[in-house]
Amino acid sequence: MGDTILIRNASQLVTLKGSSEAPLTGQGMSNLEIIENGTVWIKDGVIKAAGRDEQIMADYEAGNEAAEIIDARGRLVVPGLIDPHTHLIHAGSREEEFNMRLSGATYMDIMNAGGGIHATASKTRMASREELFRKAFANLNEFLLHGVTTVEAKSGYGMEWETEKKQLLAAKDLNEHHPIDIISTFMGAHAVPADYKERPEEFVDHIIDYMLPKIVEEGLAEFNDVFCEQGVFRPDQARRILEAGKKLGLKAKIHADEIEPYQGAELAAELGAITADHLLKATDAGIKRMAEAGVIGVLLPGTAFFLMAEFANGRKMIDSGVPVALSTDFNPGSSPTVSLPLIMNLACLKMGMTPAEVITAVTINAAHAIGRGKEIGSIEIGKKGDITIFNVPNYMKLQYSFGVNHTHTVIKNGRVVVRERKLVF
Ligand SMILES: N=CN[C@@H](CCC(=O)O)C(=O)O
Ligand SMILES: [Zn+2]
Repeated sequence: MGDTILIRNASQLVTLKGSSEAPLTGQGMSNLEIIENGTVWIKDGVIKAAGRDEQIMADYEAGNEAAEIIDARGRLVVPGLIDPHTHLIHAGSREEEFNMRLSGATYMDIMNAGGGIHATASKTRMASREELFRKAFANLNEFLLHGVTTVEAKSGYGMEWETEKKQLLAAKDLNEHHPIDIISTFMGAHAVPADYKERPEEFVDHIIDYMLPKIVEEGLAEFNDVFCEQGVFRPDQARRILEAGKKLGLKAKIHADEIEPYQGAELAAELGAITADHLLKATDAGIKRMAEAGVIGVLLPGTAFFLMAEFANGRKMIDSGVPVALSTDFNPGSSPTVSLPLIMNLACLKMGMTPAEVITAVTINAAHAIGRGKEIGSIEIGKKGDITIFNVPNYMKLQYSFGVNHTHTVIKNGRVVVRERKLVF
């Protein structure tokens, strides 16, 4: 054991070389760069070399240094998976709402009756920072066991300052104490809280005048997100909040066209948002505008599956030139899963994406969706030593053999954190 790791003789090593500058689009999403009998050399937490085993070993042996060898024969080696959209930090769960939905209630009916996001917010307001930390820590362990090494996490279960701050502080604690890197997003505009129900415009003002400046002053988040949806925040309100955030240096994300078409994709393009997420009901015009503006579409097929809704048209988006990323949307209401590999299967079977495009969507495009394209998402010299090894011989089998967790070994910042399916940090 030491500072040097060699992952040797992978049956397929997928590097995604050459994709750090900008997210991949169209045909580019299928350019994985696959090396057979591939080896990765990691030193001091960073990738030092990747290529065919004989070539890497010739360089390594010349240096005569000790290394931990990980045998990847018969296995698939990819960049550590990245989940660019989660509601990781929350209290409680909502299985009774699942039951109600199975009997015909809709997600929005439940939310409008004071349940849904409001129910999770009540519980999250009552939980301590430590309780939120402990629950999220356990969920992060599950993410890691599914091959995920970086997670974006949103606030949004407070919709008042103290709880929003508590969630974002818990995210900081997790970033320090858990091997997974956490990237934080402020989402005060997740729902209009009950005490502002009759005066939603005042809540928008409160976010703009009070919460956003404090988020920036206290360095609590990098991104700013709004749930733009009929009955939640209108496009003009979302625009005000996202523009105000941008002036303060917060990059814009938007929950767009999830339940109803609502000009969310168009708004994302107009604002130059880094991502527009969900997009189940995005219009053709909205998709076209996203492609022109280079907005990344973060697709969340777990949500369509769980809400029994029509899936986003991933195929059309890729064919139209939208860079696509994939995510779990992990949250207690619309997608209570940490399995990014399941999301990958759904993307193939329900959104018309190919296995190669899906690999791109959970690695380099997901990295760009959180502004980390230069640090993670591909196996290239100088990038973080974040690697996932799956117990399948090729990337197509990963997506074909569904409902099974094929994650075998995970390396984070050059340290083995999952070995033979067990946490070892
Ligand atoms: N749609 C808004 N937010 C989440 C769901 C949050 C919840 O139901 O708790 C989503 O992305 O699906
Ligand atoms: Zn979400």
